Amino acid sequence: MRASRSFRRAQSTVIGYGPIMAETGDPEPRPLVWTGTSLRLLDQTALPAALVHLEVDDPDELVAAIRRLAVRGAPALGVAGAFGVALALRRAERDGWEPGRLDAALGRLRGARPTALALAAGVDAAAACIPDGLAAVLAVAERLAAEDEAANRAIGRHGADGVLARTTRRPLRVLTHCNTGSLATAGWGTALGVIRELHARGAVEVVHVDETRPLLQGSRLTAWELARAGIDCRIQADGAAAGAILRGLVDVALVGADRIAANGDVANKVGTVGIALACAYADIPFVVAASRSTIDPDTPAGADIPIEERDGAEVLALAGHPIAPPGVRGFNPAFDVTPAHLVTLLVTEDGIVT
Ligand SMILES: CSC[C@@H](O)[C@@H](O)C(=O)COP(=O)(O)O
Repeated sequence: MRASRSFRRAQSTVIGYGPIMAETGDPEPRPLVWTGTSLRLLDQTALPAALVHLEVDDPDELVAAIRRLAVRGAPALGVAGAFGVALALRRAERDGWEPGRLDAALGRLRGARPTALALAAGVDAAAACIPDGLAAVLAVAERLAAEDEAANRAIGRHGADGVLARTTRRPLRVLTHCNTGSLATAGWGTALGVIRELHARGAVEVVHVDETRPLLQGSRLTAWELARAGIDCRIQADGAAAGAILRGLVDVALVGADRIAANGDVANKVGTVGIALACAYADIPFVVAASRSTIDPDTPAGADIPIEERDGAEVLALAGHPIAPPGVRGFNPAFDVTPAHLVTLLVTEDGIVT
C-alpha cells in the first residue's frame, strides 16, 4: 500500500537553461507521454529551472497534477483527461472497483478544471470506449493527441496567412499572453504555432510575452519555448500590454482559447480581454487561434462559460514568496471572457471562422 498520495518523481534533474533540449532529446517539449502503464508528465510548475518528470498511475494523482498546473493548457488537458480514463480503468480492473467508484473517479477528472472544454471532452470521448476495453480507451487518447498536433499545424498556416493579410509592417511585432505552445498542446501550439509559422516565413521581429500573473506561464513557459525556437522575445509585465499596444509597439496580438461559446465569445487566460480592448482602441488585429473542438455549441454565450476561481493565495505570492500584507484576501479568476466583437480573426484548422 502506498504511504502517501504524494507524487513520485520518475526523473528529477535540475539543469541549466541550455541543456534541456539534449536532456529531453526532443526539440519540442512534450507535456505528457504514455509509458505503457502510467502517464509521464513534464512538470510545468518546475520549468524552466528544472526538468522534472512525474510518473502518475492513479487518476486522483492526475487530478492533483492538473489542479496545480503540472499539466495545463486546454488541448494538453484534453489528452491528459483521456489518458486519465485509462489510468482509472486500470485501477478499477486491478483493484476490483465497483462501477460507481469508476464513475466517481471520472467525474473528479472531468471537473478538475472547469473552463477548458477539452478536459471534459477528452474524458467523455475516452470513457465512451470503456466497454471496449483498455486498448480502445488508449487508442482514443492517442488519436486525440495526433489530431491535436495536426490541427495545430493547420492553424499555424491559416493563422499566418490571416495575420499577413491584415497587417502591413514587416517584420511583425507580436504580442502574446499565457502559453499556447507545445507545452499546452499535443505539439506545435495554437497561437504559438502561428508565431512559429510566421517566424518560419521570416515575418517576426519580436514577440512581447506577457508574464501572465499569477503563475507566470508567459515568462516561464512561452519565453522558454520561443527562445528554444530561436524567436526573439521580451517579457513584459501584464500591465505593460495595453500601453505597448497604444504606443504603436505591437502590430498584432495572438492568443489561444480554453472555450469559445456558440456566439463567438472567447474564454482565455485572465488578462486576455484587456489586450482585446487595447487592440480595438488601437485598431490592430486581435487574433484567437484554437482548434475547432474548442468551440462549444452547448454554451450559448461567454456569460455561460464556467470561469475557474483559483486559490487567492496564488495572487498574494510571487513565485511562491508571500508579497501581500497578512490578512488581505486575494481574488483569482483564472480566465476571462472576450466578447466576440473584439475578436478580429478566429483561426481553426478549418481556416478563418466567421
Ligand atoms: C493552446 S492553450 C490555450 C489556453 O489553454 C491558454 O491560453 C490558457 O489560457 C492556459 O491556461 P492554464 O491556466 O495555463 O491552463
